[in-house]
Amino acid sequence: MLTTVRETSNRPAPLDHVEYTLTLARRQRFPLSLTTLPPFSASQTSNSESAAIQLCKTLSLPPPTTLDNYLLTLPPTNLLIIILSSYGHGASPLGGRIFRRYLDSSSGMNFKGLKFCLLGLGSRDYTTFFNNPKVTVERLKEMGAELIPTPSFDVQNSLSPKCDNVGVADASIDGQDERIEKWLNYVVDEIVQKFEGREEKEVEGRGEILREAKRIYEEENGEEEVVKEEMKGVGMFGFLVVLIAIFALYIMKY
Ligand SMILES: Cc1cc2nc3c(=O)[nH]c(=O)nc-3n(C[C@H](O)[C@H](O)[C@H](O)COP(=O)(O)O)c2cc1C
Repeated sequence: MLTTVRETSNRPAPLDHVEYTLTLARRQRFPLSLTTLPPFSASQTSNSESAAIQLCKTLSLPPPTTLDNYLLTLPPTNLLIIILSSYGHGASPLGGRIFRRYLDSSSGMNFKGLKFCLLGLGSRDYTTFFNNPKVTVERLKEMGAELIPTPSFDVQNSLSPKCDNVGVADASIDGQDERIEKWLNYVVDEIVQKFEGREEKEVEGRGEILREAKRIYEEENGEEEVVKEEMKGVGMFGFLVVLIAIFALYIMKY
């Protein structure tokens, strides 16, 4: 799974198409009737997304969706499970860009009331190792959310600056799958059960977050539309230039 570098869409892959054989899958008949939300992921090459899908299958939850969808809908939750990677130069991968833009540009205690745990994927091959998960944790905490600690299951204890109490799955060292599996097992065994049946809460700044998330979403999509329109304009201009050139050649010849 982890060697595949393919672009993934923002939508989760259909469950039938997921090749992710963890021993976790053997525990699919989880005894709880969960009110916990499915995990939310952001993933460029589908590793984080596959982990989120596997967790959903294990816990008999509906398929996962993206972190951006979480921000744009903000369903009440007792526990938010975040699985995301770093991409580009420590930036957010697909499905988490609106979320990251919100974290980078907003302030205030809008996430007060939110409890979350997080698994971050990344690679020590990059100088920006783990940047996106790290920024996500720091900003969520600064904005009032409470991190539910998990072991990191990291092989090297050299994350600098430290980002404690979250899962760390480094793709540059063999066994990223196993570390992901360990983290998922821990969450299933030690965390989810504790949150089962707890009251689902809305974050305090829900209205404000939704307004800003919608604005960022429209800006991102508006930018895409502008680029498309500009490309159309360039195409038309090129076509006209070619037509004029053919016409000029024709006139010169006859
Ligand atoms: C083009 C590219 C850029 C990457 N940039 C980073 C980065 O800046 N920081 C990091 O820790 N890992 C980086 N990685 C490693 C990925 O985070 C890692 O492969 C992870 O498993 C991908 O998970 P995903 O498929 O869920 O996105 C990068 C990988 C690629 C292919």
